[in-house]
Amino acid sequence: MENVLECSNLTKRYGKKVALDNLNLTLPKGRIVGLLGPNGAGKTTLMKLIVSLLRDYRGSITVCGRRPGLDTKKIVSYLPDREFLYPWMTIEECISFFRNSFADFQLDMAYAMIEELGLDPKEKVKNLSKGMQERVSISLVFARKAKLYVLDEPLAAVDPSTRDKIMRIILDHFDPESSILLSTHLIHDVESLFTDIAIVNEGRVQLYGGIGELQRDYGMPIEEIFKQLVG
Ligand SMILES: Nc1ncnc2c1ncn2[C@@H]1O[C@H](COP(=O)(O)OP(=O)(O)OP(=O)(O)O)[C@@H](O)[C@H]1O
Repeated sequence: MENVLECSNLTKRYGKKVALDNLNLTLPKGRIVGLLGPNGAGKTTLMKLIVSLLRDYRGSITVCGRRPGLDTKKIVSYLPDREFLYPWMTIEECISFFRNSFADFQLDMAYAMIEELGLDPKEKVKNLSKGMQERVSISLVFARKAKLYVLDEPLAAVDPSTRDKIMRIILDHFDPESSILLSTHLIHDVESLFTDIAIVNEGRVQLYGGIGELQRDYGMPIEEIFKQLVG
């Protein structure tokens, strides 16, 4: 069975700084993986390489067997760690923009999520709070029927009840033919979403495993395992 993502001996340097150091990570389909790691561990760098925003690396990355590039942009849905909506657009203009940009975009699903998250499609992005913009971004990214969703800290700005709502939407709409890689520092709040955890530290995957398996092996919650490993 072809894996959704394979990173093998992946090394990325920024000048002399080694951000990723022979990192290995394999994601079969049907996984929702929490990418955890302290500040500067290399999470964003890894995600940017997967979505081909960064290109100069050693080792190999494949998404459904293909090297990141124009071809994989069609099957990877990416939410960056910064605002990525045009402020002058209304929500419905953002939806049209996504629809025109991605063949796999599901219009009905986007509108359903926008409604479920209590947003007015006629509202302009610049008039929305940070948490509201995050709701729009997540709706747009999940309205694509992608093979891999790469989400860089998507739940940082939303309030706890919206976070729960978004997590439910993700779980309800999750297609087991795809996988999700989601970075977060909110380990305790978000761990119920994950099937697996990857802990990155100093540019390597220090620990990877299924949630239940890790909790059983270590006999403690994921957040405690994380604290013990990364100090
Ligand atoms: N453009 C850049 N130029 C130079 N160094 C960089 C650049 N981007 C990241 N780095 C360095 O690479 C390392 C990994 O950074 P990265 O942003 O991938 O970490 P992260 O795990 O996403 O951190 P955080 O949790 O704080 O978002 C850090 O030491 C960082 O300083």
